[in-house]
Amino acid sequence: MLTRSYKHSLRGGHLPAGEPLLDIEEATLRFGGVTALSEVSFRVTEGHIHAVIGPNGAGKSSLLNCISGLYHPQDGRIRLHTADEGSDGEAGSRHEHELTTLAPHRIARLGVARSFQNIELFHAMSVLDNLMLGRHIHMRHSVLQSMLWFGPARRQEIAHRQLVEEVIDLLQLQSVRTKPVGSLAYGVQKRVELGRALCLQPSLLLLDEPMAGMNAEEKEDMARYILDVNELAKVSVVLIEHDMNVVMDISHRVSVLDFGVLIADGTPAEVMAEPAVIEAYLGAEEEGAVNV
Ligand SMILES: Nc1ncnc2c1ncn2[C@@H]1O[C@H](COP(=O)(O)OP(=O)(O)OP(=O)(O)O)[C@@H](O)[C@H]1O
Repeated sequence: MLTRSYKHSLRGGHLPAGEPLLDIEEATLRFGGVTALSEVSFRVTEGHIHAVIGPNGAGKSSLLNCISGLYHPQDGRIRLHTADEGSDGEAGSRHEHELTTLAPHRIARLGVARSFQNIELFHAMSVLDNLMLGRHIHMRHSVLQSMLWFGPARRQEIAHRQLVEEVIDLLQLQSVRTKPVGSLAYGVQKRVELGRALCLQPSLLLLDEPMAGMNAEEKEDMARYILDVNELAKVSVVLIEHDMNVVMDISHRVSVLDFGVLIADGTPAEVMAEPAVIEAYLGAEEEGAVNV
């Protein structure tokens, strides 16, 4: 793998690697008679790429929606751990946030960013403008102040722009920065979407099938960028992905859902050796419901 040096940190959190970042405890989500998640519990560790896999309809997107606040589980808890920036680069005081009933914008402000299965960008706008929009949650000045371009608004705009430039560098988007997003190849658009989520300066990035619809080369590229986001920018990632080769290659841990139930949780090698996982995938394959 190509290793690039990276001088700044886009990471919004200050927890040391290896500490608990997200605790999902017995989360249960029902839609009428359908139980999308049934008492699901697992932990995401700071610094990890944590994959969530399972056959179609297993509850993966529902889980991501519960973490980001689009859905609220009827039972159970989801807790996010954060730390203030301390002196000497050490983590300062720790905080615990109950996400279970928070609105999506509050969760985003705590440092949780997400991308969706379908591209949700402004196609007529340039890459740069789409990325700047990703900073809006951190902007404190009114549109009028920004338009007049004075004082603190100007300084803030410059700081936001610097962070966006870091994202452009990290994801190697320099050559398309002024191009309208709609004119770009699908794989590049997905990279811009990853960039926009990164512009939120998250401590945790939720990626819902970032490689769906990509060819092998585009998938390989995207896997490398996700690794860069994790290793260079030190952002923890929860990743829904169907391609088992990708999951095995880039994940530190994997949680497996089947019919809303957690059937395995461990390293990629551990979960792939689990009889329940093999059975869930074979069963789904026989019904033509899974694309591994
Ligand atoms: N808004 C909703 N209203 C009703 N049922 C829903 C809703 N969202 C999800 N479900 C149901 O919850 C279950 C889990 O769906 P979910 O989309 O989370 O699965 P998934 O593992 O992400 O599937 P896929 O891999 O196909 O994206 C399914 O039975 C689905 O039909």
